[in-house]
Amino acid sequence: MSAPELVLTRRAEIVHALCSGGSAEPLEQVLDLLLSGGQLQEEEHHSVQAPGRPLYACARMLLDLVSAKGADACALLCAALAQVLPEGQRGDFTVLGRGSSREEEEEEEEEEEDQQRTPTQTLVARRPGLVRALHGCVEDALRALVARGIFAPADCDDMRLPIHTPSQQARRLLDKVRSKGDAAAALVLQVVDQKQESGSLSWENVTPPTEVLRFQKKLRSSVSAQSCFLSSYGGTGHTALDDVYTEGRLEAAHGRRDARGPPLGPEDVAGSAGALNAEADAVLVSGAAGSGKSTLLQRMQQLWARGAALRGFLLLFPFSCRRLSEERRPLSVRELLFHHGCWPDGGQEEVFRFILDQPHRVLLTFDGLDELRRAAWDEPWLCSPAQRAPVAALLSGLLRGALLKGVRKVATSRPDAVGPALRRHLRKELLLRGFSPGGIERFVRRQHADPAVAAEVLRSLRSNGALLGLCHSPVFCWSVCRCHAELRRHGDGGPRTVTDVYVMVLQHFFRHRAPPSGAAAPGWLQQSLPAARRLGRLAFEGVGSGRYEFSAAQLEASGVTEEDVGVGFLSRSGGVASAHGARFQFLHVTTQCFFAALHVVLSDGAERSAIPALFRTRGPGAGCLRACLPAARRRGGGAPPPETPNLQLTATFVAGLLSPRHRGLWRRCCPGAAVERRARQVGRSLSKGVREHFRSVPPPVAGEKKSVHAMPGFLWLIKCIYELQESAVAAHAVGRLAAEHLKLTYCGVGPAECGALAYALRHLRRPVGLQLDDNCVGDVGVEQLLPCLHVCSSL
Ligand SMILES: Nc1ncnc2c1ncn2[C@@H]1O[C@H](COP(=O)(O)OP(=O)(O)OP(=O)(O)O)[C@@H](O)[C@H]1O
Repeated sequence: MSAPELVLTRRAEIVHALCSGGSAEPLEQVLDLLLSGGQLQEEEHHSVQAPGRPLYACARMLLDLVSAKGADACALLCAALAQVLPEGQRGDFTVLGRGSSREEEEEEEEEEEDQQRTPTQTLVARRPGLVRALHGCVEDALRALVARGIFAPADCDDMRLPIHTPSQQARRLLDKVRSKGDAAAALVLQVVDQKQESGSLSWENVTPPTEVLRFQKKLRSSVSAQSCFLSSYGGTGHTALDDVYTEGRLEAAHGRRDARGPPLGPEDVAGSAGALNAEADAVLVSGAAGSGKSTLLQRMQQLWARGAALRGFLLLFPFSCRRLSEERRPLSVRELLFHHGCWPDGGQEEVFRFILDQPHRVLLTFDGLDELRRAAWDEPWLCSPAQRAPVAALLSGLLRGALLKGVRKVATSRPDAVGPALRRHLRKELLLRGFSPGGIERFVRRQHADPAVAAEVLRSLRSNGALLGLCHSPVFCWSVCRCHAELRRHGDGGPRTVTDVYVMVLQHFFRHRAPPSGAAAPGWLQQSLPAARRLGRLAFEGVGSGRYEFSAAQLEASGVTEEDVGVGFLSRSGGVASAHGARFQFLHVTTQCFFAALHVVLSDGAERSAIPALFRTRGPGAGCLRACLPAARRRGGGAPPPETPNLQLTATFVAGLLSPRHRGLWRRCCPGAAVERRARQVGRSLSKGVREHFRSVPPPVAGEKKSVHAMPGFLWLIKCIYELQESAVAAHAVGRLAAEHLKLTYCGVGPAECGALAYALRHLRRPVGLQLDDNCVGDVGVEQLLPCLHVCSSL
C-alpha cells in the first residue's frame, strides 16, 4: 500500500493514536518532524495548532493538509508516526518509515548541510533534536537572549509558565526565536552547542546556589531523621528500617511481564523506566492495605538522604496525605513546600526560584492519596504557584502537572482510589504486591536474630498454607513474627484468617501488659477489656469520620488513658508539622480497623445499626458508618464519607470476630444472645450482598454461557464469608450461583484471596469455569485453590 493510501485508510486509527492519551506531545513531535523535513510551512504549523482547537480536530486538520500535499508528505508523515508512536501502534508505518540507521546517516548529512544554511533554517531543520537538547537549558537560552537585548524580559514570560512541559517550553522558545531572525537563532544554537560540547548540558553538572545547597543539607538531615525508624513500630520500640527492610514485589501496572527482567526497586519508582507518558510528572504506586507502600516511600527517602539513590534529585519533599488532610487553611505551593515540608532558614526566594527553574531536580512524595479529603479535588486547575487553594485542589494541580510542571511527584494509594481523571495524567503506575515467597523468608530471618526462632516461624508457616498465603502481605507477616510465642502455643490449630492473626496480636500485646490471672474469661481479655473498649471507640469514631490521626484531646474524649497508649497499639505520629502538640495513630490503619470492628462487636449502644451499614454494598450511602456515630462526635458538614477500603476491612474483621472460633471470647464479656444476634446479622447481610451481586449481572446472550465478571466488592464479600468460617452461610450465599463462568481478571487476587475463594466456591452446586488471569496467584495460591478444584470445569 502506498503512503497516501495508508494515510487515507488508517485515518481514524492515526487520529486515535495521536490523541487518545490526552497529551498533545505525540502530535507536536510529528509536527516537529514534518517541519524539519520541509513538508510543513510555519503558517501551516500555526494553523494546525490554532489556540482553542481541540486535539482531535488538530490531528484531523494535519491529515487533511498532508494528504493534499501528496506522496512525499504522506511518506514523511508515515516515517514520523513510526518514530513517535509506541511500539505496539506502529504497524505498517515502520515499513514505509525510514530505519534508524538511515536516520543516523541523514543526521550526519544534515550536519554537513547546516554549514550551507542560515541559522534560522538550521533551527527549523534541527528542530526535533533541539527540542530535546533544550530540556533543562531553556532558562540559559532566555538569559543569553535577554542579555544580548534580543528578547525583552516580558518575551520570556510565556515560556516560563509552569503549565508547559519542558518540550513545550523548548518549542515556544524556538518559535519565538525564529521570528526574531538569524542573530537570535545563531545565539540559541551557540548556547545548545556550547552546553553539549562542555558536557554541562546535563543539569547534574550545574552547581546550585549556596542558599540552595544549605537548604538541601537541612532537608537531608530532616528526611534522614524521619525515615530512620519504621514508623509503625513506634509504640513497640525503635526498629531501624535498615534492619528490617525487605524488597517487595513491584511491577509496572501496564508493562509486559517479563519474569527474566531485573525486579524493580526503590530507585526505579521515580526513574524514567517504564514511563507510559514521558511528559507527565506523576508516578502512582498502588497496592492493598499493608502491602508496604509507605515503607517503600520511606526507603526511597532514606536512600536519598544518604545520597545512596535518586542522586539526580537535589531536593526531596516528603508529604503524608493523612497529615495534609488536617490542614484546613488554603495553601500556596510555596507554603506547602516550606511549611509542611521543610523551612529554609535563609534565602527562601532563591530556593523557591531554584525549584521553579530546575523542576527536574526536585522530587515530591505523597503517601496515602486515598486518605486525602477530596472535597476540592476537582476544583478548576491551578496554574500559579503563588495562588492559595484547599490542599486537595493543590495536590490535584500538582499531580496533573498544572503546578510545578517538571517536578517529579510520586504518590501512593490503595488500588481503585484513584479515578480515571487523574490516571490520564500519570507518567506511569506501579503495583506493589507485597512479599514474594523468598521475601517472606528473608523478612522472617531479619525479624529474629536467633536463627532457631526464625526457623521455627518458617516451619509454622510452611505447615499452614493459609497463614503462608496471608504473609505475602508485609503487615500480616510482621504481625505473625511479633507473635511467634503465641504461634508456638497454637500448635497445629494456628491462625488461618486475617482476624485470627489480629486476635493473636491483641492477645500478645495485652499479655505483655497484664499477666494471666486465671479468672473465668481468659485472664488477658478480662483485664484488658476496658482498655480494648476505649481503643475500640476511638478507632470506630476515626474510621466513621475518616480520621487516622488523633490529638491528645481526642484520645481523652474517647476515654483513652496514658496506660492504654502504653499497651503499644497507638504510636506517636512523627512528621515535621507537629506544632499542635503530640498526635497519635494506630500502629497501622489495619489495626485501627480491627479495633473499630471490636467496638462493633462489643458495643451495645446506638452503633448496633453499624452491622447492616457496614455490609451494605449498594446504594448511595453504602457502607457509611458516619450515621452510626453519636451526633456530638460527627465531623462538620464538609467532612467526606469515610474511605470504602477501610470500611470494608472493618466489616471483614467484624465477620471474623463473630466466627465460631472467636465468638466464645466475646460471650464471656457481653450478653451471649447479643453476640449470636450479631453473628446472624452478618450472615444474613453477606448472603444478601452476594445475591444482589449476582442479580445485577445481565442475563446471558442466547447461545452463550452465563458469565459473571466480578465487580468491585465481590471479592470482599467472599473474604468476609471466609473470615466468618460458617459453612452454612457460605453454602447459602454461594451455593445456588447460576453462572457457568466466573471472571476474576485484574481483581488483585493473591494467595490469601485464593484461600477465601476456595472456601466459598467449594459449596457451588454447579461447576463453574474460573478465570484468574492477570492476578498474582503464585504456587502458594494454586495450592490454596485445591479444595475447590472439583467444582471448576476450567481454571
Ligand atoms: N518492604 C518492607 N520491609 C519490611 N517491612 C515492611 C515492608 N513493607 C511493609 N512492611 C511492614 O508492614 C507494615 C505496613 O506497611 P505499610 O504501612 O508500608 O503499608 P501500606 O501499603 O502503606 O498500607 P496502607 O495502605 O494501609 O497505608 C509496615 O509497618 C512494616 O511493618
